[in-house]
Amino acid sequence: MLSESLSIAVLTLTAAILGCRLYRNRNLPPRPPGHWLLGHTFEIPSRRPWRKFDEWGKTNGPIYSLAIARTPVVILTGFHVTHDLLNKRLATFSTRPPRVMASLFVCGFDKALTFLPPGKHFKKTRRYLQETLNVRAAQAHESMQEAEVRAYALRLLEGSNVQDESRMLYSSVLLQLSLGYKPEELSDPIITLSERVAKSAALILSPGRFWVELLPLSKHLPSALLGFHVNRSVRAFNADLKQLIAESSRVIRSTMDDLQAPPSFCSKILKNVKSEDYTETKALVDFASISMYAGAVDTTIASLDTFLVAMMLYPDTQLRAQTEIDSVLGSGRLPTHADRSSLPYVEAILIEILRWNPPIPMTSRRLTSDVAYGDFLLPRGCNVIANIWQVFPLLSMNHDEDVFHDPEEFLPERFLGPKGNESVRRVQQATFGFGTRVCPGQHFATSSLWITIATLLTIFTVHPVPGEENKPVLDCEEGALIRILPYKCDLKPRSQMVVDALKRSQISMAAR
Ligand code: HEM
Repeated sequence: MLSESLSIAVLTLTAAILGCRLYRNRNLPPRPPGHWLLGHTFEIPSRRPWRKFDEWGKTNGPIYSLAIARTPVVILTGFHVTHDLLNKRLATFSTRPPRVMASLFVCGFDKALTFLPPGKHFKKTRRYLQETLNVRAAQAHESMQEAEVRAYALRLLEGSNVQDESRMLYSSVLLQLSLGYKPEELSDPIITLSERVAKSAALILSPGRFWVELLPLSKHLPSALLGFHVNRSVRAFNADLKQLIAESSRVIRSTMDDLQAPPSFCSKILKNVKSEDYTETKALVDFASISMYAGAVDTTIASLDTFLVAMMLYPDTQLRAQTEIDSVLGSGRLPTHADRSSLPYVEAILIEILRWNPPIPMTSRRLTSDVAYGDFLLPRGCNVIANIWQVFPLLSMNHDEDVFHDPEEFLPERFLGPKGNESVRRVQQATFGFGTRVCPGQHFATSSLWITIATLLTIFTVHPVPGEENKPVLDCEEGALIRILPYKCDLKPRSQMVVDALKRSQISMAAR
């Protein structure tokens, strides 16, 4: 504890001295009042920091700065300024802030795409993902998604816990995509390890979780000075990561040996690689599939949870969607991806979920050169945080009142008017991130979510569970990702005809 405090004191002083250099003669965006030495370092809450960023944005404008250990951090809360900078100035806005915790991993967590700086490995990993996840390639996975969603609906019909089953659904979909592996239960070792590693990545990305992130120089300290909490976390993360890579390698080897196994993201790349490139490519592929799991599962689950809570809070919206579905499918048929363009209201619900509660509420960059923007000069080396989530309407990105009236309300209708298509594009542009780092899984995510939502609305009506204590509320855990806190819902089958259709579809799938 003493060594940790000493390290913090010495490094804060060094950062303060170095930080002063960054401030001198710079025309930074406006700054809310903060401590004379520590600036806003200890004012950013670890729980829902985006709300605090939003509060500061209300008084300081769509671009403002904070001082974290005297180093400037620029916060972007408006859509236009974020678009101008992150989507248009790619050379300067593509690097993420370095993560000390990621670089302390012996088996190289910093090779995971989320932490990789632009360069050869970054380009190669993004290309691999693009080849599997682009709009056309994502269509190849639609029948797997449909089969998994129907199996999920059947488990819900049997009364299984919704939140556990949603995790099982999207873990299974993702592991089939990346490794060609179909887990049988939630306690599967690859799911357990992937969950732990994804949680570690989210912790590392959460501002204020580890003191070493505030002081980048700390990565040069001997481990004895890093303190018990940091050392214990690094040891635990390392052990999980090594074990996950070993387990995944075993699965990849066995699917590559099995000529009947369908090709997966990993096996397709590794089958075609030259032997001299195998070791480097294998490492990239391992970390790409870990990045996919970390990027995909919690985000998609958060959106599905948001949908279920929204349906309880807005029963008229649910009824309107079911009326649309019944008019297109008739009774006794389950939806497939081919029905997507015939169900505009269901599509509008999907987009509204992504706007109302974006699963990744903020993203960050490190500036690689000075940037002039209007009257401001953003200095090289400073961090930039784009606040995707906003609660106050005036300056907002996803809750922008210019485009989105009543931003706090769940109103899919906003996407059906004359400005509908433009609004859809705006939501996708903000919710899935920006520029070279835009989410590579967005088409896969929206097609997984669409088929889940359409199938659930066809088979069930989502009701709140009676009792004041079960009142539906959308609340989330602290961290860089949204994780919806446990809630209760009652899924009532809509008719015996759709239940029979679901059971029949399972029998015919089992017979294939
Ligand atoms: C509703 C679901 C999803 C949402 C809202 C979402 C959103 C995002 C956002 C905001 C980013 C950061 C972009 C930036 O920094 O500008 C991101 C990155 C990423 N996402 Fe997604 N995502 C979702 C699903 C997925 C899926 C299904 C996959 C993979 C199959 C995926 C893989 C990734 C990866 C690998 C990155 C890191 C990209 C990089 O750093 O270059 N995501 N996502």
